[in-house]
Parts: sequence; C-alpha cells; structure tokens
Amino acid sequence: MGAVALDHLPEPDRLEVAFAGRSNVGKSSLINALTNQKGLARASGEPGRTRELNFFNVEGGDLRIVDLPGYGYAKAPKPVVEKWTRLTKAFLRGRVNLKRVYLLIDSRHGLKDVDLKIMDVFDEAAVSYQVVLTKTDKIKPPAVKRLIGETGEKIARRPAAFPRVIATSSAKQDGVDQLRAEIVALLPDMG
Ligand SMILES: Nc1nc2c(ncn2[C@@H]2O[C@H](COP(=O)(O)OP(=O)(O)OP(=O)(O)O)[C@@H](O)[C@H]2O)c(=O)[nH]1
Ligand SMILES: [Mg+2]
Repeated sequence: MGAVALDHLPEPDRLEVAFAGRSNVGKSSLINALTNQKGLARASGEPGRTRELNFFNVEGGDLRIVDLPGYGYAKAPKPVVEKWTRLTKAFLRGRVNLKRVYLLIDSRHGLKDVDLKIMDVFDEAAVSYQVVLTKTDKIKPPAVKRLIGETGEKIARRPAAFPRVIATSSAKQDGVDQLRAEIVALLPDMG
C-alpha cells in the first residue's frame, strides 16, 4: 500500500525497518532484491518517483519494510521537497515500532551534505540507523573497501549510527544475503 498522509499509516503492530536515501540511490531495487519480489517496490529509472511512504509486510507477518521517499532530488519543486521532508521526519520521530533505518548511499558518490543533514535528524530523534552502500558493482573492489573505511570513520562519532557499514549491489546480489540476515536478526524471536 502507499500511504500519503500520516493518518493513513498501517497500525504499528509489527517491527519495521525503513530504507532512506537520496532519490535514485537504489532503495526500491534493494528492497526488491531483499524480498525477491520483482517490481514490488516499484524500482524506477526516473528519480523522485517514489513520493509516498510504501509499506511491505514480509517474514510471515513479523516484519514490515518501509520504502521512504527519496530526498535531495534537485529537480523536484520546492514545496514537494518540503512536504516529503516534513512527512518523513514526522514518521521517523513518531513511529514506535521502527527498529532501524537503513540509510542508503550510492557508492559512486559517498556521503553528501544532504545525507549528513538526514543523519542529524536521525541522531536528534534517536532513530537507530545503519549506512548501506549501494551499486557497488559500479566501482572497483579496492574502491569499495576504501569507501567502507572512510564512511565508517565519518559516522564514528554519531550517536545513533550503527558503526558497521554494509556494501551492496542489487544488480549483482552482493551483500544482499548479509543485509537480509541482519534484518532477520533484529526480530525478537530470531536471536
Ligand atoms: N548498476 C546498478 N544499478 C542499480 C542498482 N540498484 C539500483 N540501480 C539503478 O538505479 C536506478 C534507481 O533505482 P531505484 O531502486 O528506483 O532507486 P530509488 O532509491 O528507489 O529511487 P527513488 O524511489 O526515485 O528515490 C535504477 O535505474 C536502477 O536500475 C545496483 O545495485 N547496481
Ligand atoms: Mg524508489
């Protein structure tokens, strides 16, 4: 389902993990890769397409995945950007069953100012988050290794950041099983 306003959210009746990141970073593709359901999260080649919060129930009803709207899409009109930001912030602050946000970062670009601003929001709201590099197939393996190290250093002193950085490629399925296992480990009866 797609929820357009915060009064139409699903009941907080199960744990949720959310996927956040700049427009076009690969959120929908990674959700598709994790859930093996092609087309489910509407991956698109058109930046800024997922404008609503989208919810997917997975793992036999114990977990819900939230596909957050992309931020930092330069071509979106300003009022639209502001609306996304307000909606997303309100969701992150108020969602009691939200276990973790995966903050997706394009391997080709690394952390941008807008990502740091979003991390500030998470840190201030004490929303636990973890950085996930996407599209690692687009850069060489040594560059991936270097980026993991650099990114880890940049987030080291952030209070709500999970220290380990995960590297993924939805296209090659790299890191997808690892990320899925980490998500499943967040569920109460899987520890
Ligand atoms: N090479 C490569 N391309 C990818 C990968 N993941 C996503 N893409 C491409 O990147 C583009 C954006 O992917 P989406 O999954 O739609 O990105 P998104 O973050 O959901 O985008 P918005 O919802 O618009 O914010 C698409 O053209 C994808 O095919 C990847 O692992 N490798
Ligand atoms: Mg999307």
